[in-house]
Amino acid sequence: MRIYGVIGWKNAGKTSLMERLVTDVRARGFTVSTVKHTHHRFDLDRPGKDSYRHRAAGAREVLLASHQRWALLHELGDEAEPPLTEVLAKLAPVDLVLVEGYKRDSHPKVEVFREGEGRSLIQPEDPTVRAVATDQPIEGLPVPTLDLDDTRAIADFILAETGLRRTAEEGPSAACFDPPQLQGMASVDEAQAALRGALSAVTGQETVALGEAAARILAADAVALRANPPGTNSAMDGFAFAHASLPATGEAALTLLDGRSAAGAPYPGQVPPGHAVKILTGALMPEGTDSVVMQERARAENGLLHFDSAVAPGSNTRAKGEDVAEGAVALAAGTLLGPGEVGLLAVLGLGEVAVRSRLRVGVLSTGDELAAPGSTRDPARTYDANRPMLLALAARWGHKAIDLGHVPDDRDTLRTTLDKAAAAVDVLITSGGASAGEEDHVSALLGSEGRVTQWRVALKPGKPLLLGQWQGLPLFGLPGNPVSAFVTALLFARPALSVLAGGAWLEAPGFTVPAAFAMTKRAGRREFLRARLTAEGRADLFRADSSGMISGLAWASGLVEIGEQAQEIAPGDPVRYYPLGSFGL
Ligand SMILES: Nc1nc2c(c(=O)[nH]1)N[C@H]1C(S)=C(S)[C@@H](COP(=O)(O)OP(=O)(O)OC[C@H]3O[C@@H](n4cnc5c(N)ncnc54)[C@H](O)[C@@H]3O)O[C@H]1N2
Ligand code: MOO
Repeated sequence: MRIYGVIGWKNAGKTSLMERLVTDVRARGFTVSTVKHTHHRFDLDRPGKDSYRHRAAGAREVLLASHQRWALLHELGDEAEPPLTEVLAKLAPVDLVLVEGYKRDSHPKVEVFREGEGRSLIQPEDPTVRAVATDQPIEGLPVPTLDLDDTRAIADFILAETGLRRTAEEGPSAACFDPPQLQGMASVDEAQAALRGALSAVTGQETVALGEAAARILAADAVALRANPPGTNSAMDGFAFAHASLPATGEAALTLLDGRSAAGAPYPGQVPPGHAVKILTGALMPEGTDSVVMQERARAENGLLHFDSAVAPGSNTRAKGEDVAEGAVALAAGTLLGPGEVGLLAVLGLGEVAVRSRLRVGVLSTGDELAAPGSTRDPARTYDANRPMLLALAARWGHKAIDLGHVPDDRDTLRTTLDKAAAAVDVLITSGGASAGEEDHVSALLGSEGRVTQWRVALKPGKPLLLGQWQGLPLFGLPGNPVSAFVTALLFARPALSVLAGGAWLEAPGFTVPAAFAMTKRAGRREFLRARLTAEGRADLFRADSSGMISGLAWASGLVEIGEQAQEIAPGDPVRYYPLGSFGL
């Protein structure tokens, strides 16, 4: 994000300028957020309000939400005021952040200055002050002066400085990397942030046996019914004794008791000082002992156990609760249960768990040309690949995938199918008909009778992606090209379905590797390309980037991401690689 500051003495007109700049920059099609520094003990809240009462009762954060806005009140308590960088990190991505105040921070700024207030410039020598916006010309400044009343000129200056416009002379176009056809189109980050902010869980809950719990989402915190380990035990086959029985140096010789402590059959008696007893891995430590020597390091002779006394207290033992204490929250509500989580729940005594009901994901395909795989030899017909692919994705992500069939390019049939489906599913995924052609009925129908929250994203493949609602149900209108449908499902549907199902918004972890390829692209869209890691750990690309070449999906082991602004990648350049496993595949 680009950051630009406005500073000035009190009453110089900072806030008025901020207000005018926001309006101006917004009107040019950019997204803007603001940060204002204040010295006061400011408060957005009022005594008596519910949120105030939550806070007064000691809540660390209070989040107020409505269908129009949300606000998070965070009480700093004894913590220090966060620096600007930390504050900025809390904002959703936008083109430009205007910062009022924070004059000592290193971002570029405009100083607002009025003659006749009996003051001098705040930071005449400060190189981060790039211009002075003033009501009177000032002679001899090392930086440009701008007319404080000419908002447009000040906005031009800031946009040029931040690179959102190359120079003020270029006319009122959008960013230099943002060709005209992309204007108004959300970036991937913006579309994801909006989606994330709009969704919450829609599923109920049920109790299932642990054997059925894999790939389900915990509906409540899982609390350990007993500790792991449940009692202090031995990590090795050997001999248990009290560490205090050992001489400071040299060889220990302890009296070896008859009997043993085995897993499931602990030694029944007490082990007196100066004695040792045989113990097996996993067996409870007998009373009177605290340490174990491995049997390979000890020698029993004439009723005495000899070993080197250089043994640390507590060696080769596992303390009760050292992994998880009884009563601890072992897994938080919302956790997706994988094999590791299932093992953990078992060890903590949870034979059954409260999980979210499975999200019902309805998948349908649109297009007159579609036919069931193998059903015709007519080359004008396309075998429906998206539906089985998207059903397989939804099932792999743990949801209940519901096949809603195939709808021809007919608006009435589409409406009837969506209406019927809306009663039986929690979320709809369509493919095809998402762009603006005459047979693109999904976008048209949503636009006229449903709700479109986002249409078109600066993404390749997947530009026509449509996010909306039908009868209040979230709908993902994925593009028809199979590769576009696949990529948009991974980037948008997967994290969103997780939230709807009661889980977390899923970020896909990626890592940086050298490119094994060269490519050029137009600036503006973020690209996700089918890729494979070579034996040397470089990312190689599929032979074509056409989004109809579905064989690339079977070839790829992951996706390479190329940023919006990139125009040229040379072999060896760092690129971001996301293995398919990062998308739960
Ligand atoms: N004038 C424009 N044309 C197109 C644009 C655009 O912005 N302006 N965008 C292109 C891009 S990018 C894509 S992606 C496609 C997607 O558009 P739609 O969502 O409207 O998809 P369709 O036109 O219905 O289908 C596109 C393509 O994919 C095939 N398809 C559709 N469904 C399936 C399926 N279930 N299984 C296999 N193949 C399927 C369909 O037969 C078409 O060949 O639009 C571009 N055009
Ligand atoms: O960007 Mo479309 O979604 O490539 O083929």
